[in-house]
Amino acid sequence: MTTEQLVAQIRKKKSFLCIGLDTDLEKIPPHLLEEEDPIFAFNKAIIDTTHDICVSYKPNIAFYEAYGIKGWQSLEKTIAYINANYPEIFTIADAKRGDIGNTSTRYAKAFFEDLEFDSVTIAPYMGKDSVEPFLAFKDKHTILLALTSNVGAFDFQTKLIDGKELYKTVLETSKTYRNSENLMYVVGATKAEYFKDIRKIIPNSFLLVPGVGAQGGSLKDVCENGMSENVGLLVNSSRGIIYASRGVDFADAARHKALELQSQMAELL
Ligand SMILES: O=c1ccn([C@@H]2O[C@H](COP(=O)(O)O)[C@@H](O)[C@H]2O)c(=O)[nH]1
Repeated sequence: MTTEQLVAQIRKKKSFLCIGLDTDLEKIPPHLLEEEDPIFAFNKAIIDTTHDICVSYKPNIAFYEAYGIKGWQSLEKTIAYINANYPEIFTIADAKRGDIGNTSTRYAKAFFEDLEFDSVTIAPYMGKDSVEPFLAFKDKHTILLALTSNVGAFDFQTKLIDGKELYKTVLETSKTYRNSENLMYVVGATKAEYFKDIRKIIPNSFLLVPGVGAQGGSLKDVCENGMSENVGLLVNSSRGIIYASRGVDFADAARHKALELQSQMAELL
């Protein structure tokens, strides 16, 4: 998917909501455990009831890998279902990969060619030759961890290296990579006070913003400081939406939670 198609979808739906499919068998409604593939059954119901008010789904790969082959099959079914039924949706594999070049190429093939995700999250720590293999794929997006939502972000990302915060160096250096137009960045909603500085370095890049909902970040603060001319934001909520209810009404409850966020987004656009 091109960035222009993503922006057009955001404008049409008045939404820049990304719903995180962090599907955990211990948290889904118990009645679904009788299904042949409970994870897919849960995801399908959430997707069918929310696809018109969000623009993106983000399965976190850890939640699928944790169940071995069965979990990977649920992931395959989920991404194939979205691509077949809701092709306008921007899909994110939250995998946080990155390795030496030839290995990164295999990761890129797995997520972009085999699973057909539109984007994948990547850790920048191994540098240029670990990131550029992902950037080589046309109309696919590489979402680099810049300033993450967790407390541990302060361990390294905000530390001064040669007088500059490390996350700023990540932003500036990555702009020099080949095919850098395919880059997006992760910036946590819990770090809203940093968005203005981040926008000085990357005024138009899309930011994937986790941390509203369960982690306490504020949508309003993120938008006031981080919105760009082309919106430039994909705000994610996972647990706050998908686990709104453990009853048979779970999908409707998730829609209700998603609508609360989407209505606020519509006002901020
Ligand atoms: O900095 C980061 C990067 C990734 N995440 C991921 O986003 C979701 C957030 O889930 P919530 O339930 O809405 O808190 C989850 O998959 C994280 O692994 C992040 O939170 N922060």
